[in-house]
Amino acid sequence: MDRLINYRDKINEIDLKIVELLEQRCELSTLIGNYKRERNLPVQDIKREQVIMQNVKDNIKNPKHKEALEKIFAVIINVSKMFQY
Ligand SMILES: C=C(O[C@@H]1C=C(C(=O)O)C=C[C@H]1O)C(=O)O
Repeated sequence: MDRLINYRDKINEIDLKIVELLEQRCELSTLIGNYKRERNLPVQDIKREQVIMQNVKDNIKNPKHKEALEKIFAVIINVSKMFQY
């Protein structure tokens, strides 16, 4: 039980960091959306998305996490684009 509480405490700490970082990412996506709107640029940039996904893959240390992290980042990018419409 001690171990479970300890693991969950660690997850709580990580979740707080994730929320903080995701909020920063959402804010930046909003700023990028404003920039694009001012210049009539499209929201979606497939090439940039491919670079991001490649960066993610290149930084995964444990191959068994690859599929999950790719799915998570696909969702992050898709939701991020909602801030630009
Ligand atoms: C944030 C941008 O806009 C869109 C969202 C992206 C993202 O959330 O990573 C990446 C590319 C674009 O499709 C961008 O162009 O950099």
